[in-house]
Amino acid sequence: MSNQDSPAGTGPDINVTGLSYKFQDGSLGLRDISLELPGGSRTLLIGANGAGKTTLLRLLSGKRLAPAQTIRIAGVDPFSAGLEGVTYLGLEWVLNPIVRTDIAVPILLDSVGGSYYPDRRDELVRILDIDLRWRMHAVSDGERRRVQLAMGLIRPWDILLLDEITVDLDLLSRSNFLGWLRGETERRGATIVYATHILDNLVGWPTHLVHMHLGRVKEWGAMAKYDAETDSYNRSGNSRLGELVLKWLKEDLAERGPRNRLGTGEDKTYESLEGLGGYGQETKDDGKE
Ligand SMILES: Nc1ncnc2c1ncn2[C@@H]1O[C@H](COP(=O)(O)OP(=O)(O)OP(=O)(O)O)[C@@H](O)[C@H]1O
Repeated sequence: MSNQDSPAGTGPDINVTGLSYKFQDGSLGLRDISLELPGGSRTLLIGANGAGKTTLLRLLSGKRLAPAQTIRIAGVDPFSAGLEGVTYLGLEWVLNPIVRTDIAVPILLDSVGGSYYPDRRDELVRILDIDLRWRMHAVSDGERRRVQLAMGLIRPWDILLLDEITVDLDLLSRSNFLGWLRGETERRGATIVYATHILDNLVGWPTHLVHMHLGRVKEWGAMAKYDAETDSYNRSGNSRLGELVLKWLKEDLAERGPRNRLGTGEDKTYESLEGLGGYGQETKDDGKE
């Protein structure tokens, strides 16, 4: 699957139908999730810590086995097809120890295809303000993160699944980076799902919102659905998007109660899976790292 020259709106769509997932220890990861995210969309995945965002992204990326027929990316099951154009950037990738060794930036960028995609490499170096003379054992966390982002994004992708990894970026770098991502969706019709807690610079960026809570999608839709609601917020210095998300998280907390009540029988996370039909279950060997 390659979508490099597609105009916006014709990129791969993401379809999730009745997706449930159980971890190896028997606890419920995801429950009955359905979504339709069109090609060329930029989706923000919103939810409190532990809501299930990473679990969903890993299943979408094909790194975990989902039940048959529950996930379709451009009409194809990502786990069995091992899709070429899907890039997932999450914690495992960030923790790769190579980027802490005494190694030069150009070598790292070449090791991930930089010389095959020199235009993209040079563009990312410029957008992320990377100094090619840096040695990776002697850079700051944010500088290292910028090199890692460039490494992860050089190879053209049709779908980008981004699990919050921009935390170390300064405001300007993050703003430039988000602008570049928007360009990728507009120029090439690429599709992005971005799980984040940081809403700086994101006003006007998402085309869709997905709100997760306790392994479920509580609500989702195109931004137009939330326009009226976000228009009514503008107090307290938060963006209107920030106000909406804050409201969601407060409601979620009120609904769930404090975490130290978990396991008392009131906890919705451990609801019975009976009646769910088929659900994916984590096994020792269903993960692809
Ligand atoms: N391998 C696992 N086995 C059992 N439970 C797990 C496993 N991985 C995650 N969980 C639990 O599943 C829930 C969802 O985790 P997940 O990492 O998807 O949340 P998240 O929304 O990405 O959170 P955060 O915002 O903190 O990154 C959490 O309660 C977590 O403790």
